Amino acid sequence: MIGGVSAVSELERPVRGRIAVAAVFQALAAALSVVPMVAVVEIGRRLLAGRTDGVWPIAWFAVGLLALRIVLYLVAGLVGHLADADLAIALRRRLAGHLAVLPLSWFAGGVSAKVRATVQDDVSALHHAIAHAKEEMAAAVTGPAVIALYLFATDWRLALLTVAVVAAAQGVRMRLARRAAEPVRRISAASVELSAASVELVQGIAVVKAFGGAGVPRRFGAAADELVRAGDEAQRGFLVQRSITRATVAPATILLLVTGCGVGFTAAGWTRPIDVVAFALLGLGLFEQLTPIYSARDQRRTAAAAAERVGALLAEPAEAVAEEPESLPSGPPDVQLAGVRFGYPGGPEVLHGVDAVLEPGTVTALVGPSGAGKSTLGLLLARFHDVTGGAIRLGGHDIRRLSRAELYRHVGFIFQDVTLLRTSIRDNIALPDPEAGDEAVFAAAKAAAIHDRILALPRGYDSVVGEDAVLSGGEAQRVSIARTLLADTPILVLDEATAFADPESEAAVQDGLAALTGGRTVLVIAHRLRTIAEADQILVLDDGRVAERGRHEQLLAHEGRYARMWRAQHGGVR
Ligand SMILES: Nc1ncnc2c1ncn2[C@@H]1O[C@H](COP(=O)(O)OP(=O)(O)OP(=O)(O)O)[C@@H](O)[C@H]1O
Repeated sequence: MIGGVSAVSELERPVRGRIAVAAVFQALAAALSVVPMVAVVEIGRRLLAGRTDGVWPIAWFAVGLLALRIVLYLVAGLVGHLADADLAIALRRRLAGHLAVLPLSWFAGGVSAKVRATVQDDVSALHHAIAHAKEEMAAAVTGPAVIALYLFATDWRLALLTVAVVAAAQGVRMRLARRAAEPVRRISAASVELSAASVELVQGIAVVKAFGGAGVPRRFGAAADELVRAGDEAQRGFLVQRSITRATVAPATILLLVTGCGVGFTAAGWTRPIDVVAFALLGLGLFEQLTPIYSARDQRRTAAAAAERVGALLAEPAEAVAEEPESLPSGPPDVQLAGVRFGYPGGPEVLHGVDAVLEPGTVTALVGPSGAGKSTLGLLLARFHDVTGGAIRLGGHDIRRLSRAELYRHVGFIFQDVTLLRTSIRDNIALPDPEAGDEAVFAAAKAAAIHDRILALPRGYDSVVGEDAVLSGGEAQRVSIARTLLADTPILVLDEATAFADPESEAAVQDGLAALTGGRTVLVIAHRLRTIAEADQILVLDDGRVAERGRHEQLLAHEGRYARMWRAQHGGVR
């Protein structure tokens, strides 16, 4: 993982040159910020001496330099902003590109809040800190340096005193700011937690409302409380700090000290009165221009934390891709499950060595008690996870040695969670083949028994899911069947629980499924045994192992688990 400061420097590399240019322009502009005050002092010096020569040239020279300063600021701002925008775009593209190559299993862990916070908030924090902090720092160093040089050239004794007073004031400011770091960190952590809790709350709002009564879910409530507490404590701290700062290091205090001492120096004959004016004006400027230095530390800290999170996301291992992906020969391949073992990350092993062969064109049914590992096996064949032992082979080729495109040309699936994208129904069906014409899309929809329903939508096939296409569970089901039909894969993984999620449209869904399964190699995860009585082979999975296998009649005759399950569902009927 890229960590902290080095992460910032590695992420800013693409725009480093332009940011340096912007910082140089900003520094030059800051150096010129002393011009008005110096001009006032120099004009005053002449007028007090009873001279008027050179007053106008100084005034015009100052105006010219001020105009130059505006140009320098504009150039610095423009270069900085363009670099800044490019950096944010490049970072978000890089993150999006990386998310696209992460294994599917990574997305299963409730990462949406984390991804949102990183892609949105952290990138913003980072680009601000990278693009603007450098410019501000350049100005905060150059401006005071030029002022200090001028003051030393004017009167070294008073300059020494002024610099000492300003340095002491800056020291107090920095020390107080350091104490504010912890409350700020707590607020930031509490906001991240609240953001994650809000996403969880919104996603589960129906369940929360139905079962949670009027109460706020515990995680959300705790996060909101912590944010309020951290904010409250921070505010109290800030209040104390602000009062101390205002009383001790306020511009007025500095002004009083410098002019007071200046008057003393003048009385002692060390300093000319007009120089005291220069110190009063520029001493304040010196203090004000140092402000970014003390705010920069907070920004650096925020940026380092954001860079660490961005770096951590970019360092998530990409899915292993076969160096030389293999291709399957033409013709429907068989499916071989060879000693398949699997455990979810951080959990116990769920499948303990499953062996089976799915011959081309046959239907294999997976049955067994809840939690036996049926859906998990289906997910492995679709490569949503990789086996932790053994292998799954298509036509003799390990599926890990195929590209995803090659795998999904051969394996289609319909799982329990139907996912339709927020786009038109047409695009949802044509997802496997965006080039598919209307005829192919309509034919798939007709075979899935959903064509007429789609035509009845406000904009037919152009209706957008979640906007003007509001579909029932069974209808969404049939759209996903149409999509899988269009993909026309020789192998199909089908979770039957989905297929019967909507009793009203069960017959229609069944018609769709019949169209889908004909002539294909099917692995069907079955809950209703009646629907798989005709299957070519039935695997009875129990606690991650194949406990029985055979055809319906054979298994009934065996009088084992399957026979018991059958009797439980259908009594004595064969
Ligand atoms: N995403 C996951 N992370 C961790 N463990 C999981 C995950 N999904 C399933 N499991 C565990 O794996 C085991 C097998 O679950 P699986 O869903 O494959 O069973 P199943 O036979 O399909 O059950 P059902 O018939 O109830 O759908 C269970 O113990 C379950 O708790």
